[in-house]
Amino acid sequence: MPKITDFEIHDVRFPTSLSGDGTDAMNTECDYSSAYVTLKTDTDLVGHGMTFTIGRGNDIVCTAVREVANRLVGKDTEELFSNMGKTWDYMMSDPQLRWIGPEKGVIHIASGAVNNALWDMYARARQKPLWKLIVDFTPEEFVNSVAFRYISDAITKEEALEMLKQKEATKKEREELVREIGYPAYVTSAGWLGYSDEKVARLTKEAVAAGFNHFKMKVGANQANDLRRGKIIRSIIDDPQHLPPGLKPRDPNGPDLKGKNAGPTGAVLMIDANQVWDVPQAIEYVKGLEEIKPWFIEEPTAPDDILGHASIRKALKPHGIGVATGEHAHNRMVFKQLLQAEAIDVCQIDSCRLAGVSEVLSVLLMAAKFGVPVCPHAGGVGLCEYVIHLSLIDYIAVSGTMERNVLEFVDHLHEHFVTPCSINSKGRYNVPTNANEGYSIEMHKSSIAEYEWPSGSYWVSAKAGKP
Ligand SMILES: C[C@H](O)[C@@H](O)[C@@H](O)[C@H](O)C(=O)O
Ligand SMILES: [Mg+2]
Repeated sequence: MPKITDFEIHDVRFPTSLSGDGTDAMNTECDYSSAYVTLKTDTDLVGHGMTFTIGRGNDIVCTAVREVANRLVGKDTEELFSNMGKTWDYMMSDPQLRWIGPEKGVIHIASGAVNNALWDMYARARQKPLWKLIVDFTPEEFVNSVAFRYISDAITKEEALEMLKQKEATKKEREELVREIGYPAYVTSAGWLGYSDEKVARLTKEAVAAGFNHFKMKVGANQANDLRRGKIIRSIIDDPQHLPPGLKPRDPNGPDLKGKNAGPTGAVLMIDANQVWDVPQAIEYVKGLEEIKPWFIEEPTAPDDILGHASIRKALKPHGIGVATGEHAHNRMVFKQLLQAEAIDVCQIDSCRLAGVSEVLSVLLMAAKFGVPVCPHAGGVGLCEYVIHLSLIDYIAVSGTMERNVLEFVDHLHEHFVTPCSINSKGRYNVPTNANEGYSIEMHKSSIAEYEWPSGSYWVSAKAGKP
């Protein structure tokens, strides 16, 4: 049986700050980066994983990844796979590393990279894409893979088992349907804050023509600008002339759009403030954007402020605007409390801020129990590749619905992955089907050689002033 013998780590950074990609009210200059790890064994079996940062500090995460990955060296892979929940507990409980978390910050996202690499290896070992490995689990195997510590006041193993059993009989038909029609998506990359109005308008038109009907725009730096840009986007997405040929406007009162503030063509706009406001300021500012009819405001305030989110949600409810958060929610306990405090309408798990698949599964179970739709955070580099797997697990095995969900998509950097995600002609994610793609996060060796920081060919020429 294969044993983990070694690992390789790469600090890979892409110069997205040059084009304003990824910019928002808080993050004004992002070089999308990956702390990338490959776990190796004494056979051909490998596992790839990464976590995401926006540039400086990626080296610090790589150092932490080394420490976490070290704990797996010498371990028998089948023994680790046989109980991934136990393996996750083991990974989190280094008697000294724990002090520099616990379960938050650099050490936690580094644990995410390594846990994801191990899940990638597990899926490759079984010759299935990751989502398929997990949806084929029995309910017992599923609960054994979950991080349950500290959440039993919100969901017990027994309750989770019962919920999963109820979904068992209909898993197959959901899998068939989503393979055929794809998983609903929304687009963020038309509305970055650093883009000009003309660029936003052009990209929005392109996104409508590509079949998307949910769009996210960045807000929070200047209310008058937000309103102007919001109206530009609304004028495009609400105008039937921009719909792709053959596509009819959707019923804004249909079950999948009901309550989402859909416009006349059935298009939905979401807004994202990336944590810029205090609580009262968030409420006032967002009320001022009511005219552009957002479905939700994302990250209105500090990501750890659970009760603050609850107050904002309560105040905005009469205005028909919901609250979403999660891309900076650093562990399952934050999600537990957001759900318990009725602070969110939409749960935005992050595939590698949480410490990997095992912790994500625990949040999927809690969100399903509380009846809150999961719309994962994606974008960055590699996140779209990851999250389609998580949404498929949610739909097929956990919540059983994709009616109100939309999965984030940004059109950046997919070319660096061996099995990139893709979108079909109806603006939905295709289902990954390659038996050897694991968690779809393997990066091309040539991309690593070019963008490794600071020694990759791109950065060497950039330093010499000639990229
Ligand atoms: C810095 C990043 O691009 C963020 O702006 C991005 O993750 C964003 O919050 C999102 O929701 O996609
Ligand atoms: Mg966001």
